[in-house]
Amino acid sequence: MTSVTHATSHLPVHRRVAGAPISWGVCEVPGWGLQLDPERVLGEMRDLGLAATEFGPAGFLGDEPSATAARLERFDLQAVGGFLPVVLHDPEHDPIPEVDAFIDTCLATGAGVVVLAAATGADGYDERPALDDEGWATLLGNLDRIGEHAASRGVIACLHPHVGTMVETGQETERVLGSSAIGLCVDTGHLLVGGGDPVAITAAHPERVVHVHLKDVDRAKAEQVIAGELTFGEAVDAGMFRPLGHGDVDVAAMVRTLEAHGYQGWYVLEQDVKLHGAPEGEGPGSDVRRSIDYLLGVAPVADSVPAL
Ligand SMILES: O=C1C[C@@H](O)[C@H](O)[C@@H](O)C1=O
Repeated sequence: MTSVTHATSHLPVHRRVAGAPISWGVCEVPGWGLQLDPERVLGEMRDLGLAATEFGPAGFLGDEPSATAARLERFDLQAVGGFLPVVLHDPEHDPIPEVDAFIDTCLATGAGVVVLAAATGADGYDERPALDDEGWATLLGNLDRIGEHAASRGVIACLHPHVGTMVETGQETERVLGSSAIGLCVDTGHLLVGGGDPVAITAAHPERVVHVHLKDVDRAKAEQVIAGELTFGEAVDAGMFRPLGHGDVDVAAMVRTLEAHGYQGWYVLEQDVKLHGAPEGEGPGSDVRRSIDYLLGVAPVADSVPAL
């Protein structure tokens, strides 16, 4: 794996906690739900004490990299980078131009992470086609090409296994790790809903984890998705993703494992939600507050992390 240093190197966990617009229902999927105004989302992130944020869907923070940078600066939020669904399995499609445009925004804002998802080419995450051997070979080759290209421009690219994309399950994640040098974004929620074990995958490959999305999960609802009884979108609507500490992911073990292995990247609080109308009261920020409180309560204090 190509090496690029994290901007967060040597900072304690509480300075590496970031937000993401999806926790406010802001999503790249057309028709997902009410999309809140960026001024509200960023203002609430700042008021919650978050250090940084991911960008959210294309255009959410502005169309020009310089406008995005200025907006984040106004809210005193560092830029983490963000989620980039891109088709990686099609031999006729070159993903580098999309990645390059994204890296331009990273460089303009001081962000360091390109979080790739292996898009199917269709909208949404409710179904996906099976990938044949040629598709896998193209996807793996593209991951290595993008990883090296991103490093040459000074940022880290990683793959986010995600429900409804070409890399969803624990087995598919292992295939990527075994056959490409790309870094991994462990998303505790998506790996679990994909049938994988996020803590076990992290413990088996700690050196590959360069970015982390933390969400908790109601396992019973995840099992309904795995059994085909609920689509991903229906399960999100039904509250499958929970604030940290209120579901079935062992978030404390996850953070302990990462810190013990010297993880220096961001912990992005990401609870996928949908809004079906203007939020009442505190709105989605209240769940983000619960996640922050839980995370800071379980994060090991810098000097007391046991060596594994
Ligand atoms: O990392 C992510 C980015 C989101 O916008 C995406 O929709 C969500 O599912 C996710 O986990």
